Amino acid sequence: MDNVLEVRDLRKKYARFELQDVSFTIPEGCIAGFVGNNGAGKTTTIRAILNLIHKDGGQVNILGMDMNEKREREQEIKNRIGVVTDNGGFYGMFTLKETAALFASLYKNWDDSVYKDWIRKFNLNEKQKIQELSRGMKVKFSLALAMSHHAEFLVMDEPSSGLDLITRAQILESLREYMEREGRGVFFSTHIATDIEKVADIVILIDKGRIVFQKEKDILMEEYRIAKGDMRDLSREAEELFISLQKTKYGFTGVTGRMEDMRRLVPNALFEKPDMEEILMACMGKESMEYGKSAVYERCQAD
Ligand SMILES: Nc1ncnc2c1ncn2[C@@H]1O[C@H](COP(=O)(O)OP(=O)(O)OP(=O)(O)O)[C@@H](O)[C@H]1O
Repeated sequence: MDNVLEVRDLRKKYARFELQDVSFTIPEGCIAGFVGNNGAGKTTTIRAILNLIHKDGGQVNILGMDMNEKREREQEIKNRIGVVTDNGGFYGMFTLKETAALFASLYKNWDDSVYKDWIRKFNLNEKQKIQELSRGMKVKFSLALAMSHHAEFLVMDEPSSGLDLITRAQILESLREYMEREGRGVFFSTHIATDIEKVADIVILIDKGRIVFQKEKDILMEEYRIAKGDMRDLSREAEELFISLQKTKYGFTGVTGRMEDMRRLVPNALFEKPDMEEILMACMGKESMEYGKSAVYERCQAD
């Protein structure tokens, strides 16, 4: 299987922030969710991948195209990638119909019947002006455009944030439909764990400009458990097995990736399956926010 995206040792330095040797890959046929706290570096990574900002180092390959050769291959890259944002660089005064006509003239593989189909499914009115659209409508329109020129790879920076439940569900469903064709891939950043749980095949977690892990969602969901028990049963050795832990006078609750060791050290502990939010919260936990390369970071890396 080929990779739709390969990022190797990507670096970008700002005065107070640095992307440090960011590396990950997305195989074709996969939807990859890119998660991290505010300011973790998601947008910077996406912008660097798309050559919208200058990179200080590293290699980016999209659909086998070396992005360092962008100037020579700009048109080919543009035709094969769809980028979804909530502003899309559209002109506010243009109607949807006028904007689509402009896009149709720019893309070699523009397919008007696919476009019309998405406009109908998203319930958009082509006579409306861009400036009259809500944020959700803009994302849907941007997605409709991106999916109408047979792009093989979609890149989306927080497409679902700030949208209502129905609009989010529509967008996620449209991604599933888009992925029905072979050879495609999606890379989207989000804060919303349930979106990851619903559509992502791969989860990539970034913290303070460094990749903490890239994992298949199903493996990630199987890897961790919430362990609960009596404080009297919790030894220091057992505490080391948690990636997050809350202690009260009534007992302890924490997330661990070391179930067997935990069973051995705390035989009376009760185990539950965490949801994606609980796993990501534990991995992006308080320690990681406070201490840079923290114990949490190291434990996630080691897993
Ligand atoms: N042009 C810039 N100049 C200087 N610093 C920048 C610039 N753009 C982004 N940054 C800094 O880079 C860091 C990462 O920002 P980025 O937007 O990539 O984070 P993010 O993970 O997308 O956050 P959010 O979830 O809040 O959108 C932040 O500390 C931000 O202040």
